[in-house]
Amino acid sequence: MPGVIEIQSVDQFLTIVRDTPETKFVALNFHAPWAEPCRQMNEVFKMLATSRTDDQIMFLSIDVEDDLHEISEMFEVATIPHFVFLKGGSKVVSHVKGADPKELGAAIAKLDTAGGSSIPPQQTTTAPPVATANGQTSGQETEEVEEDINTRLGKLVKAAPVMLFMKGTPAAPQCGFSRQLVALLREKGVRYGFFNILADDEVRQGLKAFSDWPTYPQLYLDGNLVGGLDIVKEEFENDPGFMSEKTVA
Ligand SMILES: N[C@@H](CCC(=O)N[C@@H](CS)C(=O)NCC(=O)O)C(=O)O
Repeated sequence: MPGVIEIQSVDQFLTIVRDTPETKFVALNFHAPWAEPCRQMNEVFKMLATSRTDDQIMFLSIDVEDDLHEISEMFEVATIPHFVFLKGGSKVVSHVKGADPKELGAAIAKLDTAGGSSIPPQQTTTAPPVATANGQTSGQETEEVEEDINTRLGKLVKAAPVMLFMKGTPAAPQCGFSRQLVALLREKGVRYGFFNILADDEVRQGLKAFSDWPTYPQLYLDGNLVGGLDIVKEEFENDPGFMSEKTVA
């Protein structure tokens, strides 16, 4: 069995999905090297792929840090880990957001029972898109776990050592302030996780109250709010070594 295919380019991805027959499925694992929960889920994903004895599901691994932003944007991946399941390479069947091995296993099992003919209608899991949602035990897809928004935000701000809540994605910022902050972090070589608040209005509005900060972008360091663009600029001006321990070696 081929196991997991590491996607290296957008073209490679498009060729694979284009050539996937209507009766087969594709499982996409969006992950990043900086996110601890992805490490565990990458292993689970690999195990689910290699333990198969058939080729009914193709397992693709997509590192969001590589030049693959177009793929993340296609599937509105706002944070990771995030899994997307396709039928025939184009129809989105379901999403699993967050680091819940049970939920990932259940989603794959559901593809197996669908058997390529009676696929259930399009659905999105209610699990929050939290990179740190380790140990969540929603399991049943019908069991809608409505996590308290503050609990969710508390996890989200810690999803990576440096977390940027922005409008759009680093590859395609949707506001000048977010664009400037992305450019600044890139210039300084800071590694960061991001959350596109335009993809989730609950987070967009909730985080303003949670952190008592009315605008975006918002930058968090080890779960603590640093501030918006102006404050981050000031921090770098006052201390050129600001966040130096968070930079790429
Ligand atoms: N000077 C601010 C500018 C940020 C700003 O004004 N952002 C606005 C427009 S993008 C905003 O987020 N408004 C609230 C919203 O859109 O929810 C900073 O330093 O970050």
